[in-house]
Amino acid sequence: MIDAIFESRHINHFSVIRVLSRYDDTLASYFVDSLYLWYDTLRMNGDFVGTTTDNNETEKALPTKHLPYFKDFIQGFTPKQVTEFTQHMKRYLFMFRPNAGFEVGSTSRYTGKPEACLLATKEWKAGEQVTCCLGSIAALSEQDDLKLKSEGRDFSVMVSTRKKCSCLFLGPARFMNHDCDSNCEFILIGQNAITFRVQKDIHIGEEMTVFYAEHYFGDNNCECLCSSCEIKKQGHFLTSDENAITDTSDSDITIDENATRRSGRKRKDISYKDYYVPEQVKKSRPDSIQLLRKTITDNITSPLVMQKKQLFCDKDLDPFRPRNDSLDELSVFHDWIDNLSDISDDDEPELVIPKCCPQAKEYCTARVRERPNLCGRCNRHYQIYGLLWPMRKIRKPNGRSKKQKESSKNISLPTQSTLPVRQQLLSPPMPAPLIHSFVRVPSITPIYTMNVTPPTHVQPLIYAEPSIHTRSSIHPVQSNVQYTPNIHYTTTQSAPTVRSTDSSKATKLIMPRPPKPLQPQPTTSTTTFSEPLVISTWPLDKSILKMHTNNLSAKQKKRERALAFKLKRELYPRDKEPYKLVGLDAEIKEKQERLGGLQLENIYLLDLRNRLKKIVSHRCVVVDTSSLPLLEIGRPEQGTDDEHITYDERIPNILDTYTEDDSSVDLVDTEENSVSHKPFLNITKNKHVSVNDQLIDDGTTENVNMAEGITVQHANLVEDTQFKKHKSIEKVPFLEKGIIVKQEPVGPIELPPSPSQNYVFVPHQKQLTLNKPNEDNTYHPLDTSNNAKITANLQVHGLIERGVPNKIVFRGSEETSRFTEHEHVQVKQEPEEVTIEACIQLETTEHFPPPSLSPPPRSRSPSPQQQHQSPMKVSFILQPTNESPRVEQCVYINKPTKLKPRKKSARKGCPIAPPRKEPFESKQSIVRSKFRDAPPPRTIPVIPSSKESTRQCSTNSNIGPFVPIEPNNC
Ligand SMILES: C[S@@+](CC[C@H](N)C(=O)[O-])C[C@H]1O[C@@H](n2cnc3c(N)ncnc32)[C@H](O)[C@@H]1O
Repeated sequence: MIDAIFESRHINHFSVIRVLSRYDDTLASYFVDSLYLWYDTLRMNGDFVGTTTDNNETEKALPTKHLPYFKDFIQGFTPKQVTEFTQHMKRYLFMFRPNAGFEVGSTSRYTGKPEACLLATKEWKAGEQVTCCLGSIAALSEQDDLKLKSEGRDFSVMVSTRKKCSCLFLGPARFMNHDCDSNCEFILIGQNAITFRVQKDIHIGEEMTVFYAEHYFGDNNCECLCSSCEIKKQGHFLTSDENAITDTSDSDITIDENATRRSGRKRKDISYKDYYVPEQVKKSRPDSIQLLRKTITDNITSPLVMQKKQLFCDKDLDPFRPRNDSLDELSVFHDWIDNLSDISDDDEPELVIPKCCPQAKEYCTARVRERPNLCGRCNRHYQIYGLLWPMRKIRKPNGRSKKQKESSKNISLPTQSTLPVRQQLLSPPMPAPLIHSFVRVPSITPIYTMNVTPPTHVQPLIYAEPSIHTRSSIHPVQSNVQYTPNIHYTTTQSAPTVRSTDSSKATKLIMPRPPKPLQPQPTTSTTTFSEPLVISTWPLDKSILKMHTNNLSAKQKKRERALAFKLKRELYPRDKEPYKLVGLDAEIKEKQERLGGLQLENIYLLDLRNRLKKIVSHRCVVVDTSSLPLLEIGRPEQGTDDEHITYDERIPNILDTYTEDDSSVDLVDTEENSVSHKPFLNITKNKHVSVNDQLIDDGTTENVNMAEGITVQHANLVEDTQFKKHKSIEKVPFLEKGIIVKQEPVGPIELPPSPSQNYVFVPHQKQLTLNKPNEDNTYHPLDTSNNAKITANLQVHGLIERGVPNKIVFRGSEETSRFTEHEHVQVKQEPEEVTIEACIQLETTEHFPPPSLSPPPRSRSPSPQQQHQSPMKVSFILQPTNESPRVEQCVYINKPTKLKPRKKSARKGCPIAPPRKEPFESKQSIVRSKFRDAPPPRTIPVIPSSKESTRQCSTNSNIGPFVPIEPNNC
């Protein structure tokens, strides 16, 4: 390489160092500094002025292989030099690979000024190779060496024992800092290239460090400023007394096998006042390890928009500032952000930390309060990858089979306006991601505060996704979505589903065991899953669970259970626990009996918050799909052309052909270790989940790897006690990188007799949904004033089995315990279609919404404001009396814009008196509420149900197809 450079007639007047370092400076400037980095990385050349490109050009260039800047740069290079330069460029491009697992961050630890550091963006396990972090070593001539030293630019000079000379350490690997207790080690690739191997597990967000050499920073690294030295009071942090004792060695450089650098630094007898010692460190007590660690963390920031001061004070550093890229979407996004900011401004600014990532607090400012937002780092990450930090994900360019593509053509995909809030936020109008090939796969759970009306161009419709809104409204920890009266809420209308009942077509995915043979399934199937799932967004390791299940003593188990419980309580305080389903145990037991011993697998949903991380090892069930964003983990389709998940074509092909020239290691093969080769499944909010290890293509979203699409609609928290029943936790199939979903029936499964055409029996938690919820599935406004009766008319259309007696059981969803229930159900069957109409009366026994969110004083009605805040979810189950298929439909009952005060007398009377048509006695069972305090069932008038009657109803209704029922109607 070096020879080649010398050969060049264009550059032979340069020294090697000049050439190589210029390569490196150029590439670092282009691919690191220019990509929203808020500082410039150290330059080898003092006269380097940086690349002349702006972000916009970089954005275009990176994924398109057309790198105009570099075209100019390599003008006059010989082909060999071009190759060499390209080679080096690849090292930089590798940083942006989805599975790179690190990013360039910053730290002020060493000089007080921002310097580069490498931060993990994934969980690293000891032994793994950081194959996307590459560097090259170039031998330095003596002159170059001296020159660099004299210029003080020898920060990247090592002495190689192999080459027996000083070498320049180039490429992104040079950004890895030294730590005396490092978590990575150098490994050589061939003669001139290096990468790293992880020595200790590294968590997301942690700095990745390497041990340079014994005496790199002076004798015994006495000048080392690493965090380990700081904690252990070694190196630079050694007190003077200790120095006196230990400073006996005057040995020269010890040369490491891999690379060392002669220390050109001042020795420790020289004042270190120039070294930066963070304020907090100075103040900290010697034993304040925690504080030190915090300081350490605080001083390391991740790329682009890090520190608060920098974040927004400096206009140029504002991540949201419009750039000269004239991206309309970006300006829309800006406007939107600004609007949010305007709306949320008040006299007393309150800092609201976005919950986009665990470090959001560090990267946000008061400006981001009270609005959905990403912290600075996530914003930067999003701009580059189109994903929330730290996820990077690759898209299979042709990941969907022809059939899938065809089938999806016929399906109307959700439009922007129909996307849930979170997806709206993550979809345009955000700027197009820099690397377009990455699928949006945040495994973290961005949670937004919505208490403002988005501007019209951001689609003001907020769709009430069943799990999201209900839980959001209940559970402030998980989500603090708030509702405003002027936003219309409605239920999410699931996109039409492509039903795949042919088990051979459903891709068996994660489950290592073959699915138990099912009894014949109904010919059509649409399942909305509503049961606990085994989900994890945290990279779980099978061994962890194994360890916990197998190797723990009873005492340990007990302790861990207690801890798990404590952690759960922390997340879900008792009074706010939103997922506790009354009678769940009994329900499960009953269902298990009925289904021949159904085994529920309920594991974790973990987000990236550290405290949740702990739960991984404690088997605490925290399943909250309300905060589930789109999750995807890649897996190639076996035996297809797509076996390798490839990068978008726009990513330079050079990535795929990359090899270190004199290396025996073909880095392309490292892909095999990457997430892209892991099994993959997709979980998309509000999509459909298959059962029995079969994942059904629901055909509704492009993001889903269709054959393997899996969806979670909602999941329930299962009490800890469930774990006792959880005998085979070690059998839970794992994806190393992410998601686990398992529904595993055990034992024979009873299928319902003659399941109706439009229902599919879910042989599990047996909650079925009507295939096509009626669009008019609207709800009567409820009066949720304290202790008031809540009356609602519900209507749903569906096809049910003819001649099967049905009943409808209403229940208040998670709020069950808060209500007593009266039900009056009519089911009218017609040959093809049945319209089920019901009027329910729920009587609050407690405040609703829960006091935690909107505490209405018991003694008086809630203010109109309060009344508008939370839609209530009520689920009802259509249940044939033979106890077989049950249909659950969750509905959201929105608050009325005007609420009529309820008269006290209304509580006792029958709330139902459909104001139209002649009532008649239902032939169906009128089911008495299973809830306490329910009054005796009443026979209620039935509205003849037909399409016509429904239409009539609709016209009469001021909200939905039903006219509000007045108490005196009874
Ligand atoms: C190979 S570079 C590492 C990346 C560097 N931070 C940058 O921004 O380019 C080595 C330089 O980083 C700094 N450095 C890294 N680790 C250090 C440590 N433990 N103590 C003191 N300085 C360190 C020193 O300035 C050193 O010369």
